[in-house]
Amino acid sequence: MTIVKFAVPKGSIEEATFKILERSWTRVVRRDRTYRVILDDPQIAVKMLRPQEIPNLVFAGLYDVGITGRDWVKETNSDVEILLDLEYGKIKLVIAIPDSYNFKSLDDMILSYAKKKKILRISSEYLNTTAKFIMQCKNYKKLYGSKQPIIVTPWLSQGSNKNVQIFLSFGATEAKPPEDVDAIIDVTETGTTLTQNQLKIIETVMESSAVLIANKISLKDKSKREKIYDIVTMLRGAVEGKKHLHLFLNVKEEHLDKLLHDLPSLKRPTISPLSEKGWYGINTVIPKSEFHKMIPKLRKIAQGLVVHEPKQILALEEIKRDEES
Ligand SMILES: Nc1ncnc2c1ncn2[C@@H]1O[C@H](COP(=O)(O)OP(=O)(O)OP(=O)(O)O)[C@@H](O)[C@H]1O
Ligand SMILES: O=P(O)(O)OC[C@H]1O[C@H](OP(=O)(O)OP(=O)(O)O)[C@H](O)[C@@H]1O
Repeated sequence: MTIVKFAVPKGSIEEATFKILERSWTRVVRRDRTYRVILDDPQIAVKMLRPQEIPNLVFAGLYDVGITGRDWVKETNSDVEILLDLEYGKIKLVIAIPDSYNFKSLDDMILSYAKKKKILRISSEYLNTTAKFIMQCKNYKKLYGSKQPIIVTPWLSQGSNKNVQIFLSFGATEAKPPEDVDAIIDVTETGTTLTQNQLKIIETVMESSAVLIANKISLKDKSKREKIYDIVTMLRGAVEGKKHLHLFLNVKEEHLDKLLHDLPSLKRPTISPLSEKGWYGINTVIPKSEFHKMIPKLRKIAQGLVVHEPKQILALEEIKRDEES
């Protein structure tokens, strides 16, 4: 029996990941402290790991698929296939400085610190992304060419440009400016942590959300590929399900055309005659965002409105496309 190894994240995106797993499979059992998860599919072996490690582990083939943040796929430069955006864990990776500073960009800071012969110190958990961002800044290139900023970790340091230094952060990054560093590159979701630490955003480096990734060799293995696309199908169904509502309502024949005009649906609404003459039942699936716009019309002409949030929604065409690609 082919087993597909599936790594899921522990930490900030853990809860949302379990919600989507529970939407996708009918049985999801977590064994306390073992970090192993049982699904009602014996061909999928799930383990919880830190999201920062998942891209490399999937790239190395220790796991066939994984859920992690897109930010860590980029940071680790892992050559994995991104199969699906799961649309939760949405964050921005930003450059933030103390409120009282006047710089408009990191490049402005680089120039100003160079003029004053001051070392520019930046703290981040994202060492590669930070170094890459700095090295493509116009003033940085003019001043230092392709010299790498110094990167400081507890184990080793690398780079040759001591004028710009990146310090590995193990968290609580917002606490470090202004005493320990001049700027940070960190994740923000609501912005609360930055505000409470008197920091302001000057630039956005990237946006990220949770993604499903796969090992490229596993995707070439015929039986693993089948199972991996089962996983894609289940998860995509859950992502779409969250964004839709299933409506069931009754309408009098005289109002039918008026109701059907502009009524959203996946393809077209289903119309079924009721057992009472002159009445119809309507079934349709609509984007959640459309529901409030329909209320005025529904209030006037609909009878017996039933609204469900579907667990999963999949247009058949999408399932077929996965199998063919
Ligand atoms: N509010 C958030 N804060 C931090 N990371 C988030 C947030 N929401 C989603 N993420 C994503 O979670 C992943 C990081 O995981 P996690 O937050 O568990 O690590 P961490 O930042 O080291 O935090 P901690 O050490 O508190 O668990 C990244 O891919 C990031 O984009
Ligand atoms: O914009 P906000 O909604 O305030 O969220 C962002 C903060 O949340 C995370 O920190 P976490 O609580 O995981 O602690 P950490 O900094 O020690 O990683 C992240 O690293 C930011 O610090």
